[in-house]
Amino acid sequence: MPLAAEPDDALEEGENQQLLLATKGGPALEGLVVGSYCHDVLIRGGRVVGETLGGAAAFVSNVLDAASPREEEQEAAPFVVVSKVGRDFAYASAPAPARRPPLLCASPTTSFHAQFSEAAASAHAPDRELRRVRACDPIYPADLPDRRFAYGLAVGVAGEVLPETLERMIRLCRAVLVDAQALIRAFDGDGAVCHVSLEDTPYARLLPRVAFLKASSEEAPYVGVETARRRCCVIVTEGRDGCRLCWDGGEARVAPFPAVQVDPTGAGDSFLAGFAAGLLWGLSATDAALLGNFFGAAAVSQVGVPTFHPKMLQAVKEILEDKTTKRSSPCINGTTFTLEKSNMHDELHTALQETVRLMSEQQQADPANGNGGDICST
Ligand SMILES: Nc1ncnc2c1ncn2[C@@H]1O[C@H](COP(=O)(O)OP(=O)(O)OP(=O)(O)O)[C@@H](O)[C@H]1O
Ligand SMILES: O[C@H]1[C@H](O)[C@@H](O)[C@H](O)[C@@H](O)[C@H]1O
Repeated sequence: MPLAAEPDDALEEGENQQLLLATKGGPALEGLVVGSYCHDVLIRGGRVVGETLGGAAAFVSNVLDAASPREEEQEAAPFVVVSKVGRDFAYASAPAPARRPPLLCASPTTSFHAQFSEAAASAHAPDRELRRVRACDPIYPADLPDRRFAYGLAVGVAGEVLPETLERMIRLCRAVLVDAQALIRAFDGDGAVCHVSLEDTPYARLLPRVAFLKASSEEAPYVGVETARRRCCVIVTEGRDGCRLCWDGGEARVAPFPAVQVDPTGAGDSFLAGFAAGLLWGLSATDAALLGNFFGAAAVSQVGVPTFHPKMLQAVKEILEDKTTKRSSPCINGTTFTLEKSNMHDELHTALQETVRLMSEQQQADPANGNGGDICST
C-alpha cells in the first residue's frame, strides 16, 4: 500500500488554475472517489453478529466496477479511490481495496460499531446506532491526484473529507456528487454518530458548485432540503420506499425495487454509485436514480459489501445498452444535466424489476447463492 502524503493543502489559486489548464490525460470519463475504507462490527442483542469491510468507498467501488460503462479493452472501470487506513486494516485483500489500495497511515483504521435494534425497522426510522470507535487520518487536498476527472464522489464516513479536500475535488472534477453523511456527521464523547446542520458547516458555501447531494431521510432535516435544492439537485433516499429528487423548480419520486433486507449497511453508498453509473450511461438524473434504487436494494439483500451474480450484471448491462443513448455523450460529461424523467423511465423500471424477479427465482432454486445470514432479524 502506498504511504499517505503529509498534510499540505496550501496550493495557491494560480497553481490550481494551471492544474486545470494542463490536460494531464487519464482515460475518458475517469472518476475520483474520496472516502476511507473502514472496519464495521455488527452487533445485535449485545452479541457480535458480523465483522465486515465497510466504508462508503468499498460499497461505491463495488457498484462502479459492476455497473459503469467501460470499453472492451478496459479491465476495470476507470476510477481512482483515495482512502486511508492504518496498519491494522483487515481487508487489504478484499476485491475493492486490492484493486484500489488505500494510503497507509500511522493512525488506526476507522472502525464503527453498528448496534442493530431488536425492534423491526420501519422504512424511515434509524435501524442501527453507529458508534465510531477508532478514526484514521483525514484526507488532505494533497492526497488527491494532480489531474482532472470527469466526475468525483465525496463519500466520507467519519469526517475524513475535509472542506478544503471537497473544494479541491470540485476544482479537479467536472461534476461532483456528495453524500451528506460526509459533511454533517459529528461524534459525541462516546463516538456515537450525531448530525450537525449543513448550513453551520464550512461545506455549505460549496453547495452551488456540487452537482448532486444525496441524503438519507434521517439526514434530510440537517441538510435543509428546501434551501439546498436551490443550490444543487438533492436526492433523498427513503429506504424501502425508494427516493425523491428535488431541484430548483422541480421534483420527482422514483419507485423502489423489492428486496429482503438482511443488512441495511451500504444501501446509501450503493445507491449513490448506481446513480453515478446511470449518469455515465447517459441517463437523466431521475432515470439514473432507478439504477441507484436497484443497487440500493441489492445491497440490503446481503451482509457487508455485496457480491453480484454475473448473470444479473449481464442482464443490467443489456438493459442499459438497449435503453440508453450512445455513451459518447453521457450527461456526466456535459456542463448541464437533464433532471426530469425520460419517456422510457417506466420501461426501464419494468426491465430492471424483471431482472430482480429472475434473480430471486434463481436464488430460491439454488440456495447456494444465498445471502450469508441475516443481521436484521433475530
Ligand atoms: N429494504 C429495502 N428494500 C428495497 N430497497 C431498499 C431498501 N433499503 C434501502 N433500499 C434502497 O437503497 C436506497 C438507500 O437506502 P437508505 O435510504 O436506507 O440509505 P441510507 O440510510 O443512506 O443507507 P446506509 O446508511 O445504510 O448506507 C433507497 O433509496 C432504496 O432505493
Ligand atoms: O460501512 C458503513 C457504510 O459505509 C455506511 O454508509 C456508513 O454509514 C457507515 O458509517 C459505515 O460504517
